[in-house]
Amino acid sequence: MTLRIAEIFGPTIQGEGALIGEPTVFVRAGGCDYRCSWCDSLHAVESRYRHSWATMTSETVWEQVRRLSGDRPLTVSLSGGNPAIQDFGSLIAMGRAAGYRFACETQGSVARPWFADLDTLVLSPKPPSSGEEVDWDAFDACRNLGVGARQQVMKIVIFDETDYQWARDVHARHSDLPLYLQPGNTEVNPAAPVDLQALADRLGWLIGKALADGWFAPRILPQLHVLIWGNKRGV
Ligand SMILES: C[S@@+](CC[C@H](N)C(=O)[O-])C[C@H]1O[C@@H](n2cnc3c(N)ncnc32)[C@H](O)[C@@H]1O
Ligand SMILES: Nc1nc2[nH]cc(C(=O)O)c2c(=O)[nH]1
Ligand code: SF4
Ligand SMILES: [Mg+2]
Repeated sequence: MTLRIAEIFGPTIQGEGALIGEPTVFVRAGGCDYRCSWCDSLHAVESRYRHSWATMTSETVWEQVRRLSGDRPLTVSLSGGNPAIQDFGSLIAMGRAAGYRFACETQGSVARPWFADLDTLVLSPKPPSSGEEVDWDAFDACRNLGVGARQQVMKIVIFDETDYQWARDVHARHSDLPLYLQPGNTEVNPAAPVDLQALADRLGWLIGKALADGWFAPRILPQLHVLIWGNKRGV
């Protein structure tokens, strides 16, 4: 199976959501069916970056993961782009046979049988500020295949009041999925410094809102990697 890969890096720590702080190697797939207005990973999305993506076999990807992790099993994080537009089934099978765990981040627009072989499926439906519209039938199909995964969680990025209300509606319809919220990062240029105080202020705003509303269901987290390394790539 050949895969279009934008980058493979690590070990680092998972900076977002349910596995925050966990050591991991990232495999970032090239290509996405969405164009979120605020995407922080456009180098893995837009075709003008295609020349920097590598066509690799699953075996070669697996060799790199093993090399980066020193053959010590850890969690491999599949991200992108949308990893679900490709077939990661054989990479997952090879890794699991060696005791590695797999997590996948996807917007929930394309369902794949290999979701069932994951340890963690992170579904991240996109709020209005992204400019994308969620296909809820496709999202449900992802949920159904993800039932086989060890855990399935939802992560929503919040930029403004409209996104917040939207997240509350989505949670009301999917209240069985553990929910993680993270404030959006408005500065995604890897060369630009991030304003840590502005990030903290947006996190404080989001936490304050949920607490004031008595909405105690979500865990609300910063992007830990952004606090440490800013918008640097490959970390
Ligand atoms: C780059 S995406 C790749 C995986 C998949 N396409 C998705 O969106 O779930 C990984 C995660 O980063 C989040 N993300 C992207 N841009 C962001 C930004 N500017 N601020 C906060 N989170 C962002 C996405 O919502 C998603 O949860
Ligand atoms: N450390 C770290 N954590 C992350 N969590 C989600 C990421 C992503 O871009 O998918 C990401 C990333 O790029 N780096
Ligand atoms: S779905 Fe994910 S990778 Fe694709 S454009 Fe949106 S945030 Fe970026
Ligand atoms: Mg990211």
